[in-house]
Amino acid sequence: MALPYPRLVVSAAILDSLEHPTAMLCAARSYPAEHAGQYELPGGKVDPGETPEGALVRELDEELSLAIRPGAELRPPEHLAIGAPEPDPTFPRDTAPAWPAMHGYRMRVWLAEPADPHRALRPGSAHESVRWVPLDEVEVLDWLPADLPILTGLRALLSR
Ligand SMILES: Nc1nc2c([nH]c(=O)n2[C@H]2C[C@H](O)[C@@H](COP(=O)(O)OP(=O)(O)OP(=O)(O)O)O2)c(=O)[nH]1
Repeated sequence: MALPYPRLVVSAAILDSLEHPTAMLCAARSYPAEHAGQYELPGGKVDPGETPEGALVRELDEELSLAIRPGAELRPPEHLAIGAPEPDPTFPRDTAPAWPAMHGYRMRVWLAEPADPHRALRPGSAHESVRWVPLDEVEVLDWLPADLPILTGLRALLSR
């Protein structure tokens, strides 16, 4: 059954260190064809019954075999924000405003760092490349268009 509001996607801006960030984990999608090779924040759709934070942990494990320590949520500015839906027990804790994402989705974004900084990256089939990129080079990459305001927000947050 169609939801009365856009489905929630969750993703992470994964930094080498939350305390002293110098690089971000940048992942290029392998599908769909029209977006293959474009960078995104790793994550995915929240399934019924999952909390947003639980879905983020699952998606990062599925896509990158990566365990994270989550940091602060990167909230959208008011003029871009899509408000949280009415409480719905099928999607618990979906209670904060979100960024607009492609295909009519809305997306919540958390800062994060790898739980084990020494663990090798193990990208799965969702990404054609995953690599650490110095922070001042991140915005030079070819990102999904919907992510550009998020990167602006991230830069502002990290330069504070
Ligand atoms: N993961 C992710 N999705 C994004 C970003 N920006 C953006 O517009 N999206 C859109 C693309 C997709 O339409 C949707 C999320 O799709 P997805 O393909 O990552 O979700 P998923 O892992 O659950 O994938 P699937 O199993 O349904 O294929 O959100 C982003 O930075 N990260």
